[in-house]
Amino acid sequence: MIKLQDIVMRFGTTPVTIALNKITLNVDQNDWVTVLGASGSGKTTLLNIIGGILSPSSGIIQIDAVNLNDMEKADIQEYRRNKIGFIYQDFKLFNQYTVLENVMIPQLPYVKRKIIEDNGKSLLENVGLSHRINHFPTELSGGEKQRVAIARALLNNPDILLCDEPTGNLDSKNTEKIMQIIQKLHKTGITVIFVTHDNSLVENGNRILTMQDGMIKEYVGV
Ligand SMILES: Nc1ncnc2c1ncn2[C@@H]1O[C@H](COP(=O)(O)OP(=O)(O)OP(=O)(O)O)[C@@H](O)[C@H]1O
Repeated sequence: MIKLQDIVMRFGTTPVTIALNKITLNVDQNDWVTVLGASGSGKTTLLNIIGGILSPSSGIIQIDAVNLNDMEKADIQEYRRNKIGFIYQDFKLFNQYTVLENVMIPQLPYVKRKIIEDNGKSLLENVGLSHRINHFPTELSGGEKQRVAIARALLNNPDILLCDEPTGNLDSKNTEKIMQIIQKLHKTGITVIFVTHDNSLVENGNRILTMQDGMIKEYVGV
């Protein structure tokens, strides 16, 4: 389903940083790939390439047999909007908007407000935050913020959930809660790519990808 072939990602010119160096990788639908590796090994860059946020310097990226390299910018944006959900370590919520508005924002330009609002409320209910929809992110705990971010990531009913250390700022109780939510989603057929520094989380996935210096050190089944 996700196929990368000889992906190279370079940043800058003098000096050039090679963030990804000939990555070849297949991820099947409904895989859960845990991505490990030292700081700077290329994990976030890999997620950004799969999520269509970055376009590789060279190499082929195919999602469901569609070649992203050949797509116009607008089509890549549409791919991202239709297929991808992203969650981050620092939640990336807008403090000036309410919880419900934060969840609604990505689709406001594209879908009728009432539809997004109903969908957003139901997603917030699913993550146990119905009582918080009119609150602001600054009034929430880290675990609650991450649950808002998950609801937002699910608004487009994505096929692929890209997780960039989503539990990195959370205590063990909240980590467990977030992992349970992602596990439940995974059971619905979603593909999960999960970057973490926490080795205890690898048991959630069926594959482990270890990155080193922009290359794949190991890609194994659990
Ligand atoms: N926009 C950019 N411009 C220049 N260099 C970049 C850029 N993004 C990433 N890099 C470099 O590419 C390399 C890989 O970065 P990346 O963020 O993918 O690593 P990572 O494994 O996610 O690290 P961490 O665990 O610290 O988040 C690093 O050397 C980083 O400094």
